[in-house]
Amino acid sequence: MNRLPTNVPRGRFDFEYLPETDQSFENALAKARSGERLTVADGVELLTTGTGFEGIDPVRKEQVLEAADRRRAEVVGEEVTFVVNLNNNVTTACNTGCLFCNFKDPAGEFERPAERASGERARDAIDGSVSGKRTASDASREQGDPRAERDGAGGTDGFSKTPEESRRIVRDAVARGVYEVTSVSGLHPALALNDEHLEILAANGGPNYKPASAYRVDPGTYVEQIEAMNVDGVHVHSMTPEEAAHARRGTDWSYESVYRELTDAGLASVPGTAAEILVDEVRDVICPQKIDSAEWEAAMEAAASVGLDMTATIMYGHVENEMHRVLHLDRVRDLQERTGAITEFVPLSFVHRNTPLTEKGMVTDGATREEDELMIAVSRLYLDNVPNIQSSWVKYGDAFGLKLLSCGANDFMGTILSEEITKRAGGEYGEFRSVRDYVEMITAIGRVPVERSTDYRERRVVDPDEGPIGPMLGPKADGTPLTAGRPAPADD
Ligand SMILES: C[S@@+](CC[C@H](N)C(=O)[O-])C[C@H]1O[C@@H](n2cnc3c(N)ncnc32)[C@H](O)[C@@H]1O
Ligand SMILES: Nc1c(NC[C@H](O)[C@H](O)[C@H](O)CO)[nH]c(=O)[nH]c1=O
Ligand SMILES: N[C@@H](Cc1ccc(O)cc1)C(=O)O
Ligand code: SF4
Repeated sequence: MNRLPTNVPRGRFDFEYLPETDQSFENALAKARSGERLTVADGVELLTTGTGFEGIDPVRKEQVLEAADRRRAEVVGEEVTFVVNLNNNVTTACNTGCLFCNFKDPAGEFERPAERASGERARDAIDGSVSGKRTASDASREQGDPRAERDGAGGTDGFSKTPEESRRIVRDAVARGVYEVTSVSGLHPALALNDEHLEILAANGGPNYKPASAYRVDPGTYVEQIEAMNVDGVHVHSMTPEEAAHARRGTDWSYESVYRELTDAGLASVPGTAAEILVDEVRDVICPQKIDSAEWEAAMEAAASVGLDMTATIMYGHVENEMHRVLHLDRVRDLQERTGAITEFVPLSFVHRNTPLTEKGMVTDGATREEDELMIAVSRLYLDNVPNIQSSWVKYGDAFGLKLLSCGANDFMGTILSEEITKRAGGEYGEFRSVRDYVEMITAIGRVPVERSTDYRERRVVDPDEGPIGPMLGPKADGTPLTAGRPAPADD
């Protein structure tokens, strides 16, 4: 049978790790079917459908997907979960320069021009001027946000928010029934853990520090942002390992102490993004300025040690090969053995279109559909200690996202209300799904729609025949349907 091509850029990067094993596909599949713990070699055989030839064998692929779907049914049954959440990114200002990322804007574009220095109002938050990006007016008009009309400077849709602005956005969302806020942000040079950290950075001149007075908008401190978002009983899911590293830069503070202080401010769980590929030879190519894989793990272990739940992710489909993907799964499985704190694993398929990796000609495409299916399936089979595998409609769209729920995934992400990371990279699947959308999609594939809390401990099976369908688990969720659109600013 014809083999299906992959988009793995073979031979273009000088990597030590290559997808070569002394295992056979048949043995690996037999182990996967029996539930025996898989080795890295097993995982590579399954992900490649056999390393003895190029491309993906369509029959073997179906065998792997079937084994993963069966495992999913054994582990979590027929329920498909989703969370009613909101993304509130604080700022797009970031100088870290990851080559896969188009979420960021150079922090210099947020600086206060000398002539505008006095009398500026904090709400002039939306700024920046990178060519090729949509304007603030475009973005905000689409979201029904009247601030756009005031900006009009022809800048991009980049932004920074004050803690007050974050609070207002979260408070409005909670009033609509939302009960999780996910907040991941650029590493703004003025952001620091707390006032003491600001003083240390100011006294020592860095690193990656510039005082808030240099910027049009003061994002406050991480503690202030978390406190601001911790309103009305919402679950605050924030502070990736990379953000935690930024929150201790230039100090000898431990990750434990940073996460403890953030927990006291209201942090409830940690997004395990910034993982990308947890193999340093890949990180050296795609995000050379990020913390290395050992430090990422250390930060995650610290978060777990202070009692925080966390998710884990992989961002795949760029320069890496199948060996790197499985080595990543192996590190996540080991981390879960040590912590038990990982609630879900989230494969994030690289969105290539508007990214530096594509612009520099280092990649020409993201993963193929077959690679996506196998990534989900092998995640389910390899991560025998992580109960939930997420299918991201942001990355895969509705139709393919649903298909992945029959390849090993059991969670269908969240309502999110607004999305910036994928949209800016060229993704096209929108920013919002209502509870009704979820129920219609999940019942259409014969599965059971279940509203969950972030930690999966609270669950509610949603009856598709009940009247209006809306969130019920949140502190202010009363079943009123959740509709699209960002809330209007409160009083200006
Ligand atoms: C944009 S960062 C924001 C938080 C923080 N700056 C950090 O790096 O942890 C969050 C994550 O988005 C994901 N991401 C960024 N650009 C992406 C792209 N083009 N396609 C898929 N995922 C992407 C990466 O996994 C990254 O770690
Ligand atoms: N997969 C994506 C997510 N997933 C995170 C969830 O929305 C939720 O926060 C988590 O499951 C914890 O409850 N979020 C995005 O913004 N984009 C994705 O692609
Ligand atoms: N930052 C990720 C999404 C994400 C957020 C939180 C998580 O716990 C997991 C994944 C993206 O959109 O690319
Ligand atoms: S992935 Fe995060 S750290 Fe890297 S450039 Fe983007 S926002 Fe900055």
